[in-house]
Amino acid sequence: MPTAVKICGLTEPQGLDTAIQAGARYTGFVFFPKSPRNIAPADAATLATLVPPGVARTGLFVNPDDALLQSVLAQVPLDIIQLHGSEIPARVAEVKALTGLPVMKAVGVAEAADLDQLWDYGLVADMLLVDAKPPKDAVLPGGNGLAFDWRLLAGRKLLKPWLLAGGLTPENVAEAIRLTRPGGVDVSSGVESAPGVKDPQRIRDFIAAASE
Ligand SMILES: O=C(O)c1ccccc1NCC(=O)[C@H](O)[C@H](O)COP(=O)(O)O
Repeated sequence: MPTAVKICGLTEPQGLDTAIQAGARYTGFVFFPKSPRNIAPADAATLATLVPPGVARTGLFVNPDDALLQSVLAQVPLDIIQLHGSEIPARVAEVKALTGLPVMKAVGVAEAADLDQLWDYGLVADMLLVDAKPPKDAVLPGGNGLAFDWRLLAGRKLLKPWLLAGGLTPENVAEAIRLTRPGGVDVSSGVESAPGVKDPQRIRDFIAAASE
C-alpha cells in the first residue's frame, strides 16, 4: 500500500491543486490565528469545494471550544478534525461526539516516554499524528519544521492508523518512511518557500519521494 500524504496549511488554490494533482490523500486547513498558515473559514470553504471525492479535507484546530468548531463546520465542509493542542483524551471523545467527524489527535514526541500517550489517545481518536514536540518557547504547537528521532518509532504498532509528521521534507521523507513504516506522512513547512507560502515544486517532489 503506498504511503498516504497529507499536505497541511494550504491557503490558496495553486498549492491545493498541486497537492491534489500530485496524489495527496489528505489536505489540511489551519484554523489557528497565530499561524502564518491560518485560513479564514470563508476562504477554506472555497478551497474545500475544489477537493475531489477520495481526498480528505482536514481542519486543524488548537484547543478549540465548541463554538469555534460549530462555527467553522457551519461554513466549511470538512471530513476530519485534527486536534493539535493539549486536548486530553476525554476532550477528543467530546469533539468526536460534537462534530460527528473522525478525529486525528496530534501527539508530540521528543523522547521514548512521550510514546506512552499514544496508547491513551489511540483508545479514543480515529487516527493519530505523531509529530515532533514543540520547543517550550514555541509560538506554534506544530508546523515548526522540527523532526524527532524517528528510530523511537521503529517496529512500534499503534492502536489506530497514524501519520508521521515533523520536519519532513522532500529530501528526508523516504528515509523517515523506511525507518517508521507509517500509514501516511504529513508535511507543512517542508514544502514551503517561506512561512505560509507553499512551493508547488517542493509539494510534487515530496509526494514523489514519499511514493518511492
Ligand atoms: O502549521 C501550523 O502553522 C500549525 C499551527 C498550529 C498547530 C499545528 C500546526 N501545524 C501542524 C502541521 O502542519 C502538521 O500537522 C505537522 O505538524 C507538520 O509540520 P511541519 O514540521 O512544518 O512539516
